[in-house]
Amino acid sequence: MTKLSVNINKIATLRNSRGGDFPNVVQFAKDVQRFGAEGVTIHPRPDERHIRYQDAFDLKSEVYTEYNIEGNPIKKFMDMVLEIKPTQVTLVPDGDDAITSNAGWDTIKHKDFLSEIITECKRQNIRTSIFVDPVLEQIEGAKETGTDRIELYTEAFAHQFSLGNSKSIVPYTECAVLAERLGLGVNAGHDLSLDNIKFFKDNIPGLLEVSIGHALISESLYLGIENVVNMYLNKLK
Ligand SMILES: CC(=O)[C@@H](O)[C@H](O)COP(=O)(O)O
Ligand SMILES: NCC(=O)COP(=O)(O)O
Repeated sequence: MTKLSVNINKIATLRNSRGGDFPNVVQFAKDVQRFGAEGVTIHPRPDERHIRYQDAFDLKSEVYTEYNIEGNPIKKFMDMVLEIKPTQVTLVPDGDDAITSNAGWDTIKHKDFLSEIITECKRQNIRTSIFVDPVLEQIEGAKETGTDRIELYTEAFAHQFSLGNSKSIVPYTECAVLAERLGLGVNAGHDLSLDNIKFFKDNIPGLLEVSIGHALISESLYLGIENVVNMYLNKLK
């Protein structure tokens, strides 16, 4: 059984675009859980361009499924995570100016740094996951850090799959098999969508959780727009 964690960053993007509080990210998190989502993911960035640190605190009491906070473990981020104590923290090596996450950790080069952060999180009973590219050596390196899980960075798969190259799944399957053998849980995310999620899940043994935001919110717009336009037309009759 693979859990669906809905990433609500884009709801905050929409809210921030008008400076008010609509749509309300806490209400949205409550709603997706009511609709069956098994987790809520946020990825606050240092510039707070979408999810703000305050949102992370506001969500704490309302996320009764799995609360997954992703981000680069800079001091401000770690202080927040250790205070909130979410179900899971996913460590992502983002540059401050990255438009979105664009690479996994080098778990070999950053082994000591990651091990320290992970030890601290585990002391507070926070499950840890490390964002990684689908490279066998990086999975072995992740194991050395003491992390509970890895999150496979799926952008390359999603892009190639959209071009018809289903063989792009191979390194992901191999990494998942290795992770399971090493006793690491496997999560995945980035650009997963209604088009590619079934194929991905069917080819990844032991896939525990996917976090999906950009496509899920975009698909919701497309799948909901007809209904909403008609509701307006009815009110304007
Ligand atoms: C780690 C990952 O792939 C996602 O968290 C993604 O980076 C979402 O972040 P943005 O919503 O800022 O693109
Ligand atoms: N960890 C991946 C995530 O939370 C959502 O990524 P995306 O679906 O917005 O690309």
